[in-house]
Amino acid sequence: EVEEQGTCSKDDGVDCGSQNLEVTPVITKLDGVEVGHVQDVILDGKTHQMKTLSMKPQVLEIQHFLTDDECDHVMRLAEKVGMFESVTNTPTKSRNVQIMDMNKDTVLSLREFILTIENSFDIYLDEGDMLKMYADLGMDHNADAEISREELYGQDPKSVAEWLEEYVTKLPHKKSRMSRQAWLYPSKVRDKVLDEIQERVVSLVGLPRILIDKNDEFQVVQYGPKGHYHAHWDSGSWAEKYPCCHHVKTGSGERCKSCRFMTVLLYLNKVDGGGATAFPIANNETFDEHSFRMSGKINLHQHCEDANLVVPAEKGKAIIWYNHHLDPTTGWVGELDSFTLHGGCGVTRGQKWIANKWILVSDEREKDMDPNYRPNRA
Ligand SMILES: O=C(O)CCC(=O)C(=O)O
Ligand SMILES: [Fe+2]
Repeated sequence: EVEEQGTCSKDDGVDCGSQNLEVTPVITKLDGVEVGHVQDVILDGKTHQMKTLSMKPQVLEIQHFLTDDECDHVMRLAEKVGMFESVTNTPTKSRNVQIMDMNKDTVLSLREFILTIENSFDIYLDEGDMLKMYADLGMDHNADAEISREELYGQDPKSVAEWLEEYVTKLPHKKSRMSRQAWLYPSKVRDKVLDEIQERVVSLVGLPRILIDKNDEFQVVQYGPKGHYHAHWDSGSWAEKYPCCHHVKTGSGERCKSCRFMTVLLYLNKVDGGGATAFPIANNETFDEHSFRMSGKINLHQHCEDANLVVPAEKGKAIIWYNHHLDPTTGWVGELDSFTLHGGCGVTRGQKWIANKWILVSDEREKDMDPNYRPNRA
């Protein structure tokens, strides 16, 4: 008789009968059971309660994960290393403008033009902004708030790009993200409090510490008034293009991408107004990216309250979610979970501080889960 071995779990549909279980590690998720479910988790000998906020995607919340002193300490550390303006992957100076005439009627409605600008320039305008652009550039000859083919091609394309650049310079909160940030590396900072927080994260997520140590950094983010981060995914398609790795080395011909299996979001202060975290499409039956973008709900200055799940920022609270599905046939990370689309709502009063902790996985699962791995501590 053969005894079953390994850390296989049926919870996520992993096939426990498959071969090579002893040598092929699998990755697991915490089980939120159902919305409203509360379970005890013991961290540093202290019992915390973990509450299930949502199941699609699974979002779990732990109040008082950090003490007020720890929050204050992390904010001070970040200020000490220096906060810099956050940037996104998409440049605001686009060369490739894709005209989004969704219904192919050769006329750009306000929404279609807004979408064209969002996709090509990473700038998020409302209808008032658009009408101002039409007026400033004299674009809309017959003043019907629509831009016909003739009106569009009568326009020097450079003039639109220049207008946009000037506009976001004056109004930076029109970009997809407005915040400042700093990276804190426990291995470099050598800070007792940061190390303790790191340990608590390791205990919370129940994954091998080596996986957390491979990307030990925290991203501390500060939003000022009107700061925000419109809806986005923290990770990308699993299958697309390059393999997943822990550190994307820029400039080294080697091509790989960051795959953020898990997000741990820590709220560091009390926000006086706004600043919740929104999951616009949580629990939706289906998701269609085009119609979502057309709806404008990506814009969390305008549509925070329309989101299906809104998590208020509360000092010391942690929320966690998994950006990827599990692949039941491989027992490893699977495709991106579209329903994790989320963002930071506009801050209307005061400041908002958070720390992001991402747990990355690579395609080399044996190395990811190797208990003998030791990180380099400089
Ligand atoms: O600020 C928030 O609540 C969300 C931040 C976020 O999604 C991110 O930094 O990736
Ligand atoms: Fe995010």
